[in-house]
Amino acid sequence: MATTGTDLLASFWHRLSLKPLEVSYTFLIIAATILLLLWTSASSYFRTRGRDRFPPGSFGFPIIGDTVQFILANKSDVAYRIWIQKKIAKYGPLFKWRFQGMPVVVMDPPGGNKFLFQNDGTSFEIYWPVQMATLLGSEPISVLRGERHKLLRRHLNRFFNHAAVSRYMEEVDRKTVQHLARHWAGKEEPEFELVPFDVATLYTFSEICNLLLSLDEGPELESFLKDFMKWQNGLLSLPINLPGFSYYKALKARKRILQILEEYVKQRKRELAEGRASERAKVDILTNLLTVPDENGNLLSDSSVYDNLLVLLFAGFGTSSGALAMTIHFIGKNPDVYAQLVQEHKSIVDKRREEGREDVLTMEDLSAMKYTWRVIQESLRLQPPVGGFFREAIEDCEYNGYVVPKGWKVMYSTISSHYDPRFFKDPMTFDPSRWEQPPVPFTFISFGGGPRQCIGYEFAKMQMLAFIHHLVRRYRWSVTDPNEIVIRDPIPRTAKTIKVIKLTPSS
Ligand code: HEM
Repeated sequence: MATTGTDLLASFWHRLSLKPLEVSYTFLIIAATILLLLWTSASSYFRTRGRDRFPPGSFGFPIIGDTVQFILANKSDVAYRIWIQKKIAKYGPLFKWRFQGMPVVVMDPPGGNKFLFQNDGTSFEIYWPVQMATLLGSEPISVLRGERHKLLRRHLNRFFNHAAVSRYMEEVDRKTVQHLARHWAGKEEPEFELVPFDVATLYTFSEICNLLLSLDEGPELESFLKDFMKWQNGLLSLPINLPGFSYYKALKARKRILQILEEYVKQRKRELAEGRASERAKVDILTNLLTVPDENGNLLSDSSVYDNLLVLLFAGFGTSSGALAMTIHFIGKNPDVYAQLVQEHKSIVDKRREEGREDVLTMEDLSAMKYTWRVIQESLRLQPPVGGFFREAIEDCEYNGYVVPKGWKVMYSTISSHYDPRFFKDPMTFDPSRWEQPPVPFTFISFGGGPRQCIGYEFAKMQMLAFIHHLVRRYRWSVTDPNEIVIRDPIPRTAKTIKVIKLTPSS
């Protein structure tokens, strides 16, 4: 009778006098040992192959690396700075680490940032960690890569470039005055307290809802905002889809947001078809997205309209609210800065009156707000609303003698760039005068850079300048706790109040 392989194996184990259960344990142990040896030698080969050529740094724990530390660090300004400064102290401004199983290289200012921005779209492409990608959807501008990104960006840019934003000036000005009348001047007392982040969030959200959807302030807008806050909180959370976790709540909020947007789109289409759309709605961005074809003559699909509305609504308030809240905070902490602002805005109003112009802001007025813009830039430097963004190397790259292999992630870090004392003297000091000189290119990166630089930059600048203009003309304020620590979730903000004094009459 022929002997089979199984018989041979059985007789081998028999000769070793092992029982069947022992056989399977022994087999498992041998297999595991072989795998371990293979893994150790392979990883040592890959480590040593380009040992001196990978950026310095440590991957930390297998798979998770610094994931938990990084997510926790994003909850507070101090924790984030400590996390990144520890790395820089140990490895230098260009370093590698591991996030959610992926090797990540943090680029150094200014060379690394320049390298990243100039090669974005060729050697690098946008990358979103898994929880962010799921919350963003598949078709918004911020997720698309390659030609699809370029085409959509050129299309959307028609509604966000300087010329388009100039057309929104009067409406933004009108809404700003209205907002202050409702949420600031509406208070009876000449002195009152409020939380800058709360009012800045409501202000920026209602501005962007008006610009995109012609949606006015009211209970509908406020409940919409609550869903957006839940959605935003899930962006940098642990991707655990279980009740009680931020990510779970964010996914639910996304579903509700999309239902509302779908309803809006359907209703707008009906109104346009029946000629019932209001004059305002006829020119808002939703109508433009539905009716203006891209350069290939194609209209956006409905799902693309939903995804892009969602991301524009979020980008339009999530970042600006933090920027504005932090600007109000820094002005409240620095009475000399407030005094210089008052002077600047008084002379703008005086000039307007001398010229017999209406009391409405113009783009010319905005360009005269030089000091105000320095104050905002300094706030954006110290408390950038966005800590950084990821990209993926889509080919092996070489930077400064170091190799970044294909598939690795790279990241620019606003915090490490903005706090680098080589480019910003006394980086912890709030000093708007440093902006009298332009910064070294690629060191101030609050709005990113390269082909994905913030598309809403012009709009954000306009609404922040308009807000500060009306605010300093009507109110004086100070922080109630000058030592308050800034929190991040992941947008920077303070939770305590400012003490506001109403100026009467307004100058
Ligand atoms: C102070 C306010 C703002 C800050 C600090 C800010 C910051 C940024 C940054 C850093 C990026 C680059 C992302 C990357 O590198 O991948 C970006 C992109 C973007 N921003 Fe802003 N942003 C602000 C306001 C706005 C506003 C008001 C809008 C819309 C109305 C907007 C819409 C966008 C969009 C759509 C992108 C994606 C562009 C693309 O992928 O091509 N942002 N923003």
